[in-house]
Amino acid sequence: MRLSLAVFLLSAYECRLIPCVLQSQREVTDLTTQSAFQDEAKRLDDVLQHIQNQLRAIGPRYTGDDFTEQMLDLQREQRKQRLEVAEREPYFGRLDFQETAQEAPSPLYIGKAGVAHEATNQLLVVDWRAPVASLYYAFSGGEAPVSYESPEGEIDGTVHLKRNLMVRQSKLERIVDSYVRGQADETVTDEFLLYRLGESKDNKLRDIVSTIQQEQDLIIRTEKNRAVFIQGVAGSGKTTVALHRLAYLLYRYAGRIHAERMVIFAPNRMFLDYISGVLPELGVGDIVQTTYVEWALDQLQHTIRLDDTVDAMEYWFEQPRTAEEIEQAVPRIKGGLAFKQAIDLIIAETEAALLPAAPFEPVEGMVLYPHTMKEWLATDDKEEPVMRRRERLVSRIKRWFESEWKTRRYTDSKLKSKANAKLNAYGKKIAAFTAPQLYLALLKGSGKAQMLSAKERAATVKRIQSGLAQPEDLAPLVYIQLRLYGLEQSRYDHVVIDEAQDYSPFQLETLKLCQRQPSMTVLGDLQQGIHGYAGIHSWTELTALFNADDTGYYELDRSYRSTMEIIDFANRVLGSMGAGVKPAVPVFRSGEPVIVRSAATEADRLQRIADIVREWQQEGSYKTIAILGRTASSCDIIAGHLAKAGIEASLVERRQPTYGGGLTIVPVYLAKGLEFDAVLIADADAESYSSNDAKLLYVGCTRALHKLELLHCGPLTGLL
Ligand SMILES: Nc1ncnc2c1ncn2[C@@H]1O[C@H](COP(=O)(O)OP(=O)(O)OP(=O)(O)O)[C@@H](O)[C@H]1O
Repeated sequence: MRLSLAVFLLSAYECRLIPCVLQSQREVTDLTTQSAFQDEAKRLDDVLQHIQNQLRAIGPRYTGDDFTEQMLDLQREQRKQRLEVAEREPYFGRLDFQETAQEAPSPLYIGKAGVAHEATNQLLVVDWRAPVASLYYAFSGGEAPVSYESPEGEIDGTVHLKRNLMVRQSKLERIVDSYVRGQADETVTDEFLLYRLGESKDNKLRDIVSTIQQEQDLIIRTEKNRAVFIQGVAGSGKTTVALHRLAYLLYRYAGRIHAERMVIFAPNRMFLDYISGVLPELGVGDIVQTTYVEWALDQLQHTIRLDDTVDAMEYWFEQPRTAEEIEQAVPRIKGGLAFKQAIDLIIAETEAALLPAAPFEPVEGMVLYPHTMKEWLATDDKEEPVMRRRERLVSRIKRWFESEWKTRRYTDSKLKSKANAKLNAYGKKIAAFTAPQLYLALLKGSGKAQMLSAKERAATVKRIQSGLAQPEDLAPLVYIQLRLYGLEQSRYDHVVIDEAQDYSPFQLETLKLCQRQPSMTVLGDLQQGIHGYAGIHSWTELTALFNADDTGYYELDRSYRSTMEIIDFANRVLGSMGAGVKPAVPVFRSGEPVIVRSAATEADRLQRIADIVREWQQEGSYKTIAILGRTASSCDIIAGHLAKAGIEASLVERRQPTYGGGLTIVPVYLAKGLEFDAVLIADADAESYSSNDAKLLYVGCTRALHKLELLHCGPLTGLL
């Protein structure tokens, strides 16, 4: 159904669609375009031949013990994987570009991986990340000269043709010319993008190399040593762009940055599973993928466990919470920079107290005075973590003692063991702390931790003493750990933070400490900031942590996920938030109207949910369907009813590691970041979505790609 819709839209655009093998397309009338298709099919066969030759030449895997051979084998294996991706879809685009000094345009075929002719080394396919490929994405039509930055400097020229080629399983399925020089329509048209967006989605996010948009490409190709912030409306491609940026950086800075020193922070394991297909498809492996909680517990070497007894999500989402409660929430305080300053102060005090006041005198007359130790500390690297400096001081005292002992030629073994005991006792006076110990000292002290209520401080002390922490305690603990002991592993080359509106400034500070210079992609949407009790309320809370010169800020307003009807509807929900909100701009992809239905009773509501789902399943074109409930308990009720009605559905729960697609029942707050072909918001009543819940309802509505319905029992939410 959606295919024919796409075709209809294409004709409405007077597109230069070149029909080919798809059954549903109209008869071929234009002989020129037909011959262009045949030429492309012939060239494709040719390129495939080269790829297959190269694959055959790779030979079997090395199984011996020789290290150099093993390394070479690894490289061959990586090349083989790239060629296998190229074999399925060697390229997706063609750009005919004429450099100013050239007499005629040359066609450039752009694909996921570069392929060269095995004998002549001539490029058959240009990697999408190559500088020249930026022209393909940036070109927006017209006859004016264009240019791109190459390693040799700026290259300019003119574009003669921009063509999309859809190759599936090594077969050319269609070609669409989005620009032909000299034709009446000078602008680049979006037919191919619309076709791709109209497709159904399964349970995994996909790569978008063939349809990256200009504003997205600009972000992907931003230079490495910057903290890039992206505020993007729901469905604007933030997650996708960040993943493509990783692939770009690895290509652009090959040899200088490494996948295993890049890290992606996502909100939960299920989300990581959902995005797990994109990087391998882009030929990228080994990037660390984690959540902040998992990462923090690792940094603390699992000396602390997460407190499971209180579920923040349930606390904040099962009951309506006021704006005041959210503003004054404990996670906001513990995640704030004022709290970090309180910790900085106690670390400075610890550092100042490192030096004991009394001299060290292991044997009468053999004295090490504090002023000498002070000089040692002064020449030490101030950037070194405090406890590392302490360790060095203790070792230096030991070395001083051994050397003095030798110089004085003492031989009395009894004297030596007494002196050793004194040495140990002296070393203990130079206090060593673990991160939890120092955190406890802060909470129990009379200093700045007073910004927390006495009750909260007491509760935190009790928890930490039993080896437990809540998520909001992790940034303070990790920060102390890093300041005291430093980072155990190598520093990160690049950090990606998805759903960054849910991060506190303090969390970002801890991640900054894991890099030599900031190289980050930080993405999120304040309009989806449903965890306002912990996250930021304005981007400046995070951007202020970086030098303005090292920071980039981008806004993405176009939403690619949903149909125009869904976006318009979701924008109405946003509108209820009052001034200052930025509506999403839909791509011109029309679909079915959004439907709001009412149920007379609770039993009727449950019955209708089952009926709607059955109808959608029978329709057959939706691979993924979600029923979104306001709370986990409301989802339980729906799941129970569907099970009785014989409808198979999976219920998504907190900490679920995977997302399997099909029919899913999800609490709306856990659906953030995911998307589904069809979405039913199962309880759009005034009680479930109060005036404070606009962001939550916006998140729910914007999960839908093609179909959105809302059902309510009792008065409809005022947000609509
Ligand atoms: N240039 C593009 N071409 C094709 N599809 C695109 C493009 N950009 C984004 N999309 C699609 O739009 C959808 C939304 O992308 P993504 O999940 O990355 O957006 P997001 O901004 O992170 O969304 P949200 O904030 O709502 O989680 C995905 O299906 C993605 O494939």
